[in-house]
Amino acid sequence: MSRLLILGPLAGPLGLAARMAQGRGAAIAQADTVPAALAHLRGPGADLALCHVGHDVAALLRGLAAERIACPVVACGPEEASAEAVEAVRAGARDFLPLPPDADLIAAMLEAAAGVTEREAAPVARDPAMLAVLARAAQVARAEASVLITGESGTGKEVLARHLHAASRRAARPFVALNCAALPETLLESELFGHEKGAFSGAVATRKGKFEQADGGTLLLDEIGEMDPRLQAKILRVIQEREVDRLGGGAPVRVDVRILAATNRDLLAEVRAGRFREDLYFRLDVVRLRLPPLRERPADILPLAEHFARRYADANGLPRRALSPAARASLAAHPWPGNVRELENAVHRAVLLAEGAEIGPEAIELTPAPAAPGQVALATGVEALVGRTVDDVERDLIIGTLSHCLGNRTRAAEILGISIRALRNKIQDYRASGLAVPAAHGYAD
Ligand SMILES: Nc1ncnc2c1ncn2[C@@H]1O[C@H](COP(=O)(O)OP(=O)(O)OP(=O)(O)O)[C@@H](O)[C@H]1O
Repeated sequence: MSRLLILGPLAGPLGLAARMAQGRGAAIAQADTVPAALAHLRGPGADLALCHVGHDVAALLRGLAAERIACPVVACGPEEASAEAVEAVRAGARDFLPLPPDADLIAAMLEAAAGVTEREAAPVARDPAMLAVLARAAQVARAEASVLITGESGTGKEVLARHLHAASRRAARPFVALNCAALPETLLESELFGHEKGAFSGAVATRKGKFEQADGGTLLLDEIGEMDPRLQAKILRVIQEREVDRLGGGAPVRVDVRILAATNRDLLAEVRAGRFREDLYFRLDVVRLRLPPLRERPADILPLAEHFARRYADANGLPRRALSPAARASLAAHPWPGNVRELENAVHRAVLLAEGAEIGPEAIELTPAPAAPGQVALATGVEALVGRTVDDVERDLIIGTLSHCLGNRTRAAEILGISIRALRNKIQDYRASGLAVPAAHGYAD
């Protein structure tokens, strides 16, 4: 369930937005002032804040940045308030939602913020390889043990984590997810452990971290392999002692949290290479669930495609249509690599493009299977690169990929095939040499 904080009056169009979000499974909290909103984000926390432009959106964003609270903010207001909308986005709001609200936009906003499109939807599975994973998940869901979920990017690790929580004894308590690769180290530390008033210059009040927010529930540490060794040590302490030390001292706070960790790396290899603490590895790897890439579970292709066809018909306000036999045949025959998102995008496009009563093969655009490395270089015209240094080409590629991903480092690193840490170091070098690098969500590194 995603947690939405609304800053503004619930009477009128904002109330309607709240009800729509609730209808999509979001838990709603409301605040009337910027200080009240900040107090909520310090305490229970939220996955997304929706702030009416009648309030000082910039002040809210400044407060969040100063207090190192990484909560995305979407501004909202009447359609005519375009000047306020531009101002809010300039100040760092992620987006502007015109009021009265549109159900599809609310759905898209929640999906972008928390990756949730449906109420605790169970993973789609028909292939024996995936059914075996779900059977094992069912066995361990009600236990308290940590679970390490491994699998290539986009194989459904977060979907499985939400499913484990929903099937656990903690289901009525919060599920909190944090992507350890998406934030710079200091921000990640504040996010995880919270801080006491005065811990740093912007820390005007005590703030609860994700461990405290997830108390009684489940905390998913996504992309744990990217975590800095110093923070790994702090996580280990929380697991061992069952208490959190907020930044800036004070007494430790007891927490009762089940930890799920996800990674697309070979964590044991990271341990051997000295980049991941062995003791933490063994604490997390009590139970391991490995998600097979899509190429290893062909029988899931069509059930997943049908699931996405329904999902994107609903999300776009279109009638649900069946995939025609020829469309099904072309999807089933395609050599999908591993990432379920590729199939999801192809079906999403098909839902938008199809014109008939069924979704036909003409609406399905499949990208050809990746070429062998030599072929790729030839196709991009390697001659055009001759005469330039490797550093130059690398820099252009990295910056170009970052702007393509709107500054999203996780996605950019994924596309570039390098670790987030390596990407961050490159970005720091480029910035130090005076280059403008696309920023992520308005936070500086
Ligand atoms: N079994 C499944 N059933 C339904 N949807 C799925 C399933 N597996 C993946 N998806 C969808 O595919 C997308 C990727 O899934 P998810 O975010 O869980 O993957 P991930 O392994 O956590 O990705 P990343 O490595 O990028 O963090 C999501 O939109 C999700 O809804």
